[in-house]
Amino acid sequence: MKVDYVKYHALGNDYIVIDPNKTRLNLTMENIQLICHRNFGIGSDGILYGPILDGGCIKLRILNPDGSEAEKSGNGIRIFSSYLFDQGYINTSSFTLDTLGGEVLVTILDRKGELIRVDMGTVTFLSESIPVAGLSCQVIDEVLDLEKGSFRITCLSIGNPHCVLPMDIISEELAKQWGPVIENHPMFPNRINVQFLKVLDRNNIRIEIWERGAGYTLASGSSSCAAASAAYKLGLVDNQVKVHMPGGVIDIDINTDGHVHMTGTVSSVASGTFSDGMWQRLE
Ligand SMILES: N[C@H](CCC[C@H](N)C(=O)O)C(=O)O
Repeated sequence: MKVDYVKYHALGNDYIVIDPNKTRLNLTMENIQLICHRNFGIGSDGILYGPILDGGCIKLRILNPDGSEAEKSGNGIRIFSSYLFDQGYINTSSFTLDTLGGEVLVTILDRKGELIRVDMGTVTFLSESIPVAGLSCQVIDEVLDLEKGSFRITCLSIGNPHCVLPMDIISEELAKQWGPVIENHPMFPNRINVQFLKVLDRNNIRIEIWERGAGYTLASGSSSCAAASAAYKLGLVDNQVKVHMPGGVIDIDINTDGHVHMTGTVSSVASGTFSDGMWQRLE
């Protein structure tokens, strides 16, 4: 049977893998939105398009459900690595992937390709690198004044941009109320991913996530890296942190060289083909 796509999830953050070596699809904004739509399409938190084999490099493109392209996705990288393993594209347990947000080093830790560790690179708090508009500064424990509320924020990039808000009480409702306001705030020229952070102890944090271009999600790998890195920068946690999310737990460890390592699971869901009618709607 011809396979047009393969669906996976990582702690409930689900992605559809479309392989250009097997499926010819115009990656237009409309097609991405249709495929990701939970009623009119397959439904997912995004599309992973690859492997784009360029010389010795394996490139991956990461598309959000709104059609925007992300520089990096932690869960997406783990899922894509599991796909490469499942499809026999790789014959080693460690390999590098090229994303818009830089190169990452992947290590498959188990025989089924379902437990994966990624060196996600280093983070920067520098405003112009995130980006955050205004005078050049390290965006650490700053005040964000909104029309109906004021928050303390720490912003960073790990390839994609993140705004972390340490709070005593966090909830799905809080993320859904303030996430979109902060995501689209004019101080973030490229928009931003938002994490509401509750520190449980020096080795455990909990986050609620509002993703740029995707909305509320049950888990996020880059958000886990960002929230743990912000908490570590603020002196609230040690360098090994379990990040608890509605979909599950990701292990983060921040090396002395500043590299952030993320370890988490991946689950395959299904593979499938688009109907003739769907192909007609996909321009
Ligand atoms: N929406 C994110 C990309 C996906 C991040 C998340 N799913 C992860 O696992 O890191 C962005 O626009 O930067």
